[in-house]
Amino acid sequence: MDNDIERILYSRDDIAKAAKRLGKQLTNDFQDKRPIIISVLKGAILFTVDVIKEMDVYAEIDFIDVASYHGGTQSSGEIDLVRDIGSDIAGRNILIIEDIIDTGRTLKYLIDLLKSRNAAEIKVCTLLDKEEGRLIDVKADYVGFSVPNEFVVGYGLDYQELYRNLPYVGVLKPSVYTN
Ligand SMILES: O=P(O)(O)OC[C@H]1O[C@H](OP(=O)(O)OP(=O)(O)O)[C@H](O)[C@@H]1O
Ligand code: HPA
Ligand SMILES: [Mg+2]
Repeated sequence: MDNDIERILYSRDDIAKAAKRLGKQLTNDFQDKRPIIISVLKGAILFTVDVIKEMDVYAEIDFIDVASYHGGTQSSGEIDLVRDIGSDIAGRNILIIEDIIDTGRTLKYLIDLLKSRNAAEIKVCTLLDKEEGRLIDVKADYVGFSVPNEFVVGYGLDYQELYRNLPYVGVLKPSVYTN
């Protein structure tokens, strides 16, 4: 897989350090809030596992699976709800964990959904923030890295469902997806 990567942006070590840093902040901010942590599948799986281990708070964990890229490099513009959470979130403090915020469409969809179910507070933690990709004005409260406007893979992020298991985040060689 390494041969398909143009350059590494964030190494295994960089990501571990970011997870530690964010975990400290989250521990501080979510003390006594007993949050429901909602991990956004599939991309956020690796980051979720690493960041929640750095959070010393009583927290419940749930998963939602939404999809809009369907393996490609462009958002389809439509968010499919593949699997919903099982928790009752009314009146609860929510922490969404994402791998990347790009156009902002997925996050807007999630925030609207959780608000419609009367969540008390919704905060967002993302490993990567691709601000230049934004089409909808949404913001994360906790950000690992600001990422350049290129298609990235690894550490949960896929192209055609592959590369999620790379231990780092890198830019995919355009030749991989342009021929
Ligand atoms: O800000 P946006 O432009 O909406 O992009 C961000 C979303 O897109 C990706 O999900 P994807 O639809 O690829 O599903 P996946 O996590 O299963 O790969 C990623 O994991 C985020 O959830
Ligand atoms: O740059 C990206 N890579 C992989 N998946 C994504 N989903 C949104 N942006 C990206
Ligand atoms: Mg994807």
